[in-house]
Amino acid sequence: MLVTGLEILKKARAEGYGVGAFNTNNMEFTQAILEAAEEMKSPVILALSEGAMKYGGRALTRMVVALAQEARVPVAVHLDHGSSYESVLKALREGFTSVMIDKSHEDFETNVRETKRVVEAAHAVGVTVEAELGRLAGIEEHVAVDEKDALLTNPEEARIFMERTGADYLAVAIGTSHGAYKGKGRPFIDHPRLERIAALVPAPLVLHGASAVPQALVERFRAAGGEIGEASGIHPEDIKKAIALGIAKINTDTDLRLAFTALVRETLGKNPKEFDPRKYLGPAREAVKEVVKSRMELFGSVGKA
Ligand SMILES: O=C(COP(=O)(O)O)NO
Ligand code: NA
Ligand SMILES: [Zn+2]
Repeated sequence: MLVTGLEILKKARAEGYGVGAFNTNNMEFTQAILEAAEEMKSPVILALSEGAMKYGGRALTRMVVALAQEARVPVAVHLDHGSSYESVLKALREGFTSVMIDKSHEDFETNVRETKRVVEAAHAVGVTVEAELGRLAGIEEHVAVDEKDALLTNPEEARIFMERTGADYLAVAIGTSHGAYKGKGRPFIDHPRLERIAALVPAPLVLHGASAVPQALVERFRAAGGEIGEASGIHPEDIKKAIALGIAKINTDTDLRLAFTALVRETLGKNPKEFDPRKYLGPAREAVKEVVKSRMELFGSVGKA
């Protein structure tokens, strides 16, 4: 059933488990994520970025909202990294039940003002809001932030920010970054900082840039002809520790993209004569589903629907 992000995340933080927010751009990813959620009896968040909205348009948003309504587990449909008030309004109009307004690259007062404005509009139509304070060290959807300028979330500022904006959940910067290159070796996660934030912010906390980028998947991608450098992601133990400290929503996009693309390359490589899209998109869909199921097991959301 279609529910708000807060309905899913409030329970998750209260009961100490995490819920995956998985990005989708098409039918296959959407099916894979929802099938995994139903099989695992897990709540789930379907996340669409502005790029996904542009790429898929109404075909994507109508499909996602309709399938979420029919799903046998709680599903929120979420705008990932909304960059403007207008973008949020479009998502609200499409029936989304959760929206992120990401003004983390702006100064504090601008972030507060813009977030507050979105909260008023979203709450007026029963939709809950994710905001972000602090900057991920990496390439955000619309801001390239150089590692050294990365500003991790200040706990006291976070408390004030949430009180002034009324946002429902908060994306924090504690060392993660988007994409496949999250830092050398095992990326640094500032768990003590997260603990201080969680003590001051009772709202569910969100971890962006949470993909594991597992070496086995990177190898499979390379073996199928993919090219990728020294890739590394967030260690499973660091995810579990973050959940125990208050992270309730965990954003996963890169792992799904790697799995899907590795399988498409692999299937096409093995069958040069094949030109039925179902024959190479189907196995790729299954690979995404397996990644989603394993993430749900790691997050502890299995059986929580
Ligand atoms: O934060 C993410 C995804 O992060 P990854 O690149 O680590 O999957 N989306 O908003
Ligand atoms: Na988000
Ligand atoms: Zn993100």
